[in-house]
Amino acid sequence: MAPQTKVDRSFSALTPALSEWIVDAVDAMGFVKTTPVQHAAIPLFMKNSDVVVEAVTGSGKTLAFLIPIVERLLRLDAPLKKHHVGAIIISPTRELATQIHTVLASLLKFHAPSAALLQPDDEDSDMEDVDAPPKPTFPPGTLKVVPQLLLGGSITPAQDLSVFLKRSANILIGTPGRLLQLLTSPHVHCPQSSFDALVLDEADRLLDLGFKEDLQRILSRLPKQRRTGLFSASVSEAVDQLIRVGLRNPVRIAVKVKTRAASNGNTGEEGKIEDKRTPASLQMSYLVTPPSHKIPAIRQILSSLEPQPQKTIFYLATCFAVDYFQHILPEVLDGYAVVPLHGKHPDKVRRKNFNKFVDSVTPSILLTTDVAARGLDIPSVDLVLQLDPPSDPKTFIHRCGRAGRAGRKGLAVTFLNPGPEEDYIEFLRVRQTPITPLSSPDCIITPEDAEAVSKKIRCLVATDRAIYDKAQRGFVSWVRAYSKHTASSIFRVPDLPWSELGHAWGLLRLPRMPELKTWDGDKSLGVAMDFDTFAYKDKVREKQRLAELETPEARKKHVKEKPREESAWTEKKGLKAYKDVRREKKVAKREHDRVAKLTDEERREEEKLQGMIEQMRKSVAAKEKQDMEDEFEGFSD
Ligand SMILES: Nc1ncnc2c1ncn2[C@@H]1O[C@H](COP(=O)(O)OP(=O)(O)OP(=O)(O)O)[C@@H](O)[C@H]1O
Repeated sequence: MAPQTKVDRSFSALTPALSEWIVDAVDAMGFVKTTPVQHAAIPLFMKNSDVVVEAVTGSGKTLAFLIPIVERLLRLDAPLKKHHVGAIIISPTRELATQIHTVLASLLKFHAPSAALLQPDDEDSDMEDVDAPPKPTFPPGTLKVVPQLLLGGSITPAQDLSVFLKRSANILIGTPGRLLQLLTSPHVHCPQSSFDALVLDEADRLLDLGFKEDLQRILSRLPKQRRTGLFSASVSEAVDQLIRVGLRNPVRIAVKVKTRAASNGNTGEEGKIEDKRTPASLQMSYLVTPPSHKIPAIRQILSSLEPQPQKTIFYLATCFAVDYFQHILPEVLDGYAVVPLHGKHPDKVRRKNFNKFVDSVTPSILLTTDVAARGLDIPSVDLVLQLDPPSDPKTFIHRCGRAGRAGRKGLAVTFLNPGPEEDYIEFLRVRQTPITPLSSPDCIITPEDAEAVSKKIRCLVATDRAIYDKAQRGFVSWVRAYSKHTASSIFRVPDLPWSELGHAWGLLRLPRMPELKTWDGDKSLGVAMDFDTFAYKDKVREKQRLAELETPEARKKHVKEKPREESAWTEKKGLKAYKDVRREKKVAKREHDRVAKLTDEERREEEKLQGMIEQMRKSVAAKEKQDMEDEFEGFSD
């Protein structure tokens, strides 16, 4: 057999050769050799090829497209004309766009002419160093890279345009909507003579519904003759759509990991080598356990992992679920700071919370939705927890891939309900995403442990009606998300163990929802609670609730609904139902007496007030309905 020649994987061995300053920059970043995807993609994307790059999470795709873009812009014969754009990088989320911009800025710090133009925002500092020497100046013809980040949020499109005109940025990085807005300005030019490259990062997500239209409009504003690169950890599902986004005979680069499948228990035969779409340093495990054992199991995992996880990402299905569990988890997971992050948070909160998690020096949990599933590079994340698998199986590897990045050890644990959900294991294996049972740490949860945690959560919920509202809303949104699972034969709403789920969530009763119409279990979950007197901690809100209860509509509704409830309740809860009716009669009599004593003027005033309250209630209900719909539209930024 011919001896194998060892491949030189250093950055300086790449052809075409990289500029010296780039080799110095990656060296200073501590990168001794290229990652496989960088080794394959940089040379190709530096030439005139379109590329479609599929490589496991955390494999260094960002530099694989940034280095060629920067190199080519700095090799032009002359600088681009004012307000001409050389390259555009499109990302599906603000966080990811910000991260790409940060990596680019840290690269450009090593290129003196570009570094001189970096803004405080580009560098990771928001303070100007008054003692710093003046920035050097360069002759007018000097080539340089000027990046601009376009995100939306608190910065208006007009401000974006004004920054662009002032700085004449030649690389734009942003989310589709904001990029499109800037490109529609007649002052921003992308002609054939200067536009060089377009990169779609997390390409398959960008091609998903919701981004397509913006993307197509962006493409229509770019010259046909350009280089295009699609980068993602899961490109395959999007390949048939590539033609639509206009790639010219792209070179396909797929960097996968080889793994040996589990050996055959009967024959003792070794498993065959299979492709895996996740990094070797990432252990992907699952735990089949009833819903009410999940939080206790998480508590056990967090307390017994050695070393203790410093940064954990905890995925939930919806924003409303995050809004609820952010109150619950700090109570049950001692010693961890819980930081919520989801797509409905205002931009400022989203940024603040993200930075809080990244900069935290004590053990922290980022409690989030799929808004943080893709591309985010927080190198020190050692653990990913998924309370349930994501609705879209493509998202699964992206969620897990937030841990075990760049060769660092990581663990991702997914929880599955016993029963049909166990088929998800085979479902993933067929998709080259094998997961193994969690063997260490050991998780032994007794029914008593589960009951104790459930009780603790319920006690907390019972302290404030506002948390109760969040629980109900979170649970309804979770059920809706569950019903939208792509693998609909595995995740079936009719198979859900409602009572178990109610305990797992610490609910005080199951919400009224169509999914539960035919379920004849105990919707009160065995909790005796007087919901009429259950108050909001916030005094203003409580006053408003009481006022709403007094409106004729509310009373009518209350009375109308009672018989329906009673018919189910009398069998099991005769005494409580009787008490309810008596209390209701008393309230009605009290109200009748009160109204009888009112003067005409007082009665008119009261009617006016009730009208206002009703109007307010309607607009709140409409907003809640809209919020609920938005929840499932995805996070299109
Ligand atoms: N040549 C290299 N050697 C070592 N580490 C590297 C190298 N290149 C990049 N990294 C580091 O690897 C980590 C992951 O890189 P990056 O975010 O580009 O991965 P990715 O492939 O885009 O991941 P994802 O698919 O999740 O977006 C980063 O922390 C980065 O600093």
